[in-house]
Amino acid sequence: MAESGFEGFEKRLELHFFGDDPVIHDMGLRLLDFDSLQEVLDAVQCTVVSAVGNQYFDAYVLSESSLFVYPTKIIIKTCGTTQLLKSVRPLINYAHDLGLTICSCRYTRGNFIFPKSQPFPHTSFKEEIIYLEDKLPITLCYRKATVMPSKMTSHAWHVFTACDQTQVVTPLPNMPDIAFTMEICMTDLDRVLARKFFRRPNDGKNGDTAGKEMTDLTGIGDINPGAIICDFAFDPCGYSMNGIDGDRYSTIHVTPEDGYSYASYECVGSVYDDQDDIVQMLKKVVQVFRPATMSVSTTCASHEVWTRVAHAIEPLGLKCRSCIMDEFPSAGTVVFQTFTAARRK
Ligand SMILES: C[S@+](CC[C@H](N)C(=O)[O-])C[C@H]1O[C@@H](n2cnc3c(N)ncnc32)[C@H](O)[C@@H]1O
Repeated sequence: MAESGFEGFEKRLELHFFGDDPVIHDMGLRLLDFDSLQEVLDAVQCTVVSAVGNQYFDAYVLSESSLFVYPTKIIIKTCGTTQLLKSVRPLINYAHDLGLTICSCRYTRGNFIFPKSQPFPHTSFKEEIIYLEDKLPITLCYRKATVMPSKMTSHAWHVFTACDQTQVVTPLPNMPDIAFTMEICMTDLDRVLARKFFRRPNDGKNGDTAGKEMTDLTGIGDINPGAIICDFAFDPCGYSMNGIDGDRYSTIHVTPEDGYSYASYECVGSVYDDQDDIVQMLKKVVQVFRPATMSVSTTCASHEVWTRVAHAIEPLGLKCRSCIMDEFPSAGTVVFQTFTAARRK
């Protein structure tokens, strides 16, 4: 393990808003101009490198991961030494100017590989929560912070949620649609596969064209062939992509350097999706990276999706080592599962 390198593990923030004006509600946060978004990203210390949008949302590839802007929801995921939580107050203020009020917040992350390199307020989970709680309005009074452990000290899932009275989830059997979020973190990637995320010196390409080539050559393009992909390859190595498919996003980020290699995959779906599609998607993700260790966090108001995860992954040589679940107001159930290559006992 290198003493210090690029921190692949992302910090992820999801904020939900509500507003009474139906016009604002249609476009909502998407009305934020680019300068305002960049001002938020300046506070976090990252920039936009590529963008794409459709009728439902806008997706930005950042110098450190991704940003998704829906009318009443924003998701920011950043890695490295970014200060993600510094975006909270400016986002709440900009949303307020558009007539939108925050109603829930979810912050998640794995274990940093290089925790000592993290700046304030990311120096510890305790520090993060103190900072975050101070930035949220008191209306978000249902709050919970937990570190979900695993059998590996290197993998734990940090979760904080906060919501107001209207968002407290009570899982109902007849809910019309139950969305889930799946966050996958992979370390110790197969070295041969990781090499595909290095660019050839003087390849004559820009980040977009080199990114497209990596999407095709690695099999990432086959994970969801129906998605529009916005991809970017860093120089000399590293890769990020956002996929947009109707109102759903997926995103992949790769740090391929030996010693601290890392890749993440995240997607959203519905518990009513074809269960076999979820299984096939998980299999393809594993085959692109063949990691030695992997964690899968599933957040959902119902308990169903996580049961497919081990079924999909174990036949590919990754054995489930731990599975833990916890309930969070507004988010529902978070299930955190870890896997390691079966050869590593
Ligand atoms: C931003 S990308 C993907 C981010 C993702 N969260 C991850 O690390 O898995 C990070 C990879 O790109 C490389 N990289 C090269 N130039 C970079 C830059 N200007 N900003 C951020 N990362 C860069 C890093 O060394 C690392 O391998």
